[in-house]
Amino acid sequence: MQPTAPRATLREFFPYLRGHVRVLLLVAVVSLVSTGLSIAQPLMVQQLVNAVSASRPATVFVWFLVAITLGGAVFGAAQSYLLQRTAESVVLGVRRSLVGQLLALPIREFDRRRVGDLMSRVGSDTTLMRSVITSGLFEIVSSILMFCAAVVLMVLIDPLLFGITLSAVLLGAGGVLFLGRLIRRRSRDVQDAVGSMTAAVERGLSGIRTIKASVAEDREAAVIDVEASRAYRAGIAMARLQAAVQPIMSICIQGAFIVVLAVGGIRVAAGELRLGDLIAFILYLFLLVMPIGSAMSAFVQIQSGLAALDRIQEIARLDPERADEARPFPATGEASIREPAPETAAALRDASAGPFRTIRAAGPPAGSIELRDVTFRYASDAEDGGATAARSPDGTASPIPQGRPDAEESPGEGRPVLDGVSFTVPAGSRTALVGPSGAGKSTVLALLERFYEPTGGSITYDGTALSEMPRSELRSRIGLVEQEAPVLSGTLADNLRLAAPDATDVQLRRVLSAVGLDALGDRTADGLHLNLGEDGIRLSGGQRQRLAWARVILADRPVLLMDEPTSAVDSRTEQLLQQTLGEASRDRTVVVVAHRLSTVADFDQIVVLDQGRVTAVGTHEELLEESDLYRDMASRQRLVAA
Ligand SMILES: Nc1ncnc2c1ncn2[C@@H]1O[C@H](COP(=O)(O)OP(=O)(O)OP(=O)(O)O)[C@@H](O)[C@H]1O
Repeated sequence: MQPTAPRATLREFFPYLRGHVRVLLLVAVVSLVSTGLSIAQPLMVQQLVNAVSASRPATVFVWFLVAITLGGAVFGAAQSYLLQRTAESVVLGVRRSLVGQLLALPIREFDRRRVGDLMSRVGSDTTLMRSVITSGLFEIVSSILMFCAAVVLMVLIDPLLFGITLSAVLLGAGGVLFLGRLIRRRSRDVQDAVGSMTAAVERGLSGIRTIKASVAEDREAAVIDVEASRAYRAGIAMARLQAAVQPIMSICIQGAFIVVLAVGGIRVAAGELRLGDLIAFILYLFLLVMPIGSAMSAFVQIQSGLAALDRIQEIARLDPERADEARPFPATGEASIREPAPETAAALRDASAGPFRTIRAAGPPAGSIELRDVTFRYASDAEDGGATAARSPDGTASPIPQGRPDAEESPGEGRPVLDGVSFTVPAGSRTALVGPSGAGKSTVLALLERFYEPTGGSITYDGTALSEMPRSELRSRIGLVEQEAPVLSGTLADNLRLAAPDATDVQLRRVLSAVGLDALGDRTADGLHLNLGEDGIRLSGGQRQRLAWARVILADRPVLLMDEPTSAVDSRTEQLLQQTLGEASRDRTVVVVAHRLSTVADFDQIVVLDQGRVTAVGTHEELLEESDLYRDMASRQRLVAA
């Protein structure tokens, strides 16, 4: 998919083995012993045959042979187990750091990449790396050892027969090395294709209701089929190459066998070679062939593993959000008032407090926000370097859309989503953002959370530029209720404790009651452990929204950002939530994106956004006087006479 991506080399693989050096050394010793025992076997046979031919006692050689065979088996098993265990630990390490990196990536990376493809990097690519260790690296090392020992002993037994063998091996190895480069390229194609297919399946399954409701199952299956066929074709191309590796080597080796047998037989008949020596030579030829076979398959495994490493490192090389964290956020007076010490926080969250923790320490409330001439534009695919452009087999763009589907409202190249936006949210105030769909309201909230950085202008929090605050610091001061009110798969308690991991069951039940969800916690014997299903599928739209409220209430942050937080609830619940919000805003800064103006008519100020610009700021009454757009919206909602 990205032919220009730097190609990983074996050397880049070694850092992953750090931390496993001891066990790998042990594996090396065990494989040395096991290789040594395999090499000693033909020698014993040679001694046995020559002793029997010369009518000498041979029993001791028989016992040695039995001991060598059993010892070889035991050491072989130990080597295999230790290797598998090490490989599993390496994969665990890679998966951990990959998952850590994925979660640390900036939101813009998720806008441009497909979740399914990222998932396949954590799953199947790391599994391919595993085989580099189990059947790759060590197979090659022990094969080389075995090969060298066999070569030395074959030269010692008969240099002429060895010369014949060597010519055949060199011929085969040349052919295989040539194929290796192609295998590496094809393997990358296979993994990219599997990534695209996983992304297509993920899209289909995550939107299964929409797809069924649109009677689009067949079309969606066809989309997945395009990707599956691409994976099939890439797999077949790879299989073709892999299939060619084995015959090339076998033709050369079989040729060597026949010639060695013929020439060796003639030399034994002529009395130039003993029978035991010819048998030992042939056994060594077997020992030579076996490692060549394993080295060839290890070579293929390593090529696939390196292609997987390419894909893993592509993600590892991205700049995580934390990488560009600035100096620690200065603890201003207000901020420290609003952010109590953990023990105070725990005390404040006890059962006697209201649903929102009441942090009303002396001093003014914190959380004033100021946007000054803020401009913002989402990165286009072209700026992303085409990372989103999935390719179908013929190289054309995949039918899977990569970004937001609402092309109709898309700002288009060059036009900013926010254009010179300036307004101030005083600490402890309630501010509403209103305006037509696509005006940029949610984008303002995304900038306040630092999901994206403004392309121009500045935003400050309590006088400190957001760009100078570590994101985690900033986010730990903000509670966000998102427009879609996402629910994570898992239990009710899991979802509630996301931002307040130490909250007790009593506190969970209290916030559920504050948002009118107490029935949910009591609905089944599972109570708070009620499983909400994949992406919270077992909740209604309104319940999802109330759960999002419950989450921010528990998190208890000085600033609340809410994106259409009551759009999915009935009027009774809306009243309850408004009451909760009223209580919350007594000592919090609240910014709410709203379509229904009635829900924000009593707010301290309302900012009217239109096509990325602030067209008016004022109270409901002021705006009815001053803003045509606001008056128009109000009259459409029957808040004033048309
Ligand atoms: N992640 C994104 N990538 C590219 N464009 C985006 C992205 N998110 C939003 N946009 C575009 O930015 C513009 C503003 O979107 P935003 O969601 O901020 O509007 P809004 O005022 O909140 O709309 P609504 O009221 O419908 O929620 C829209 O044209 C939208 O298509």
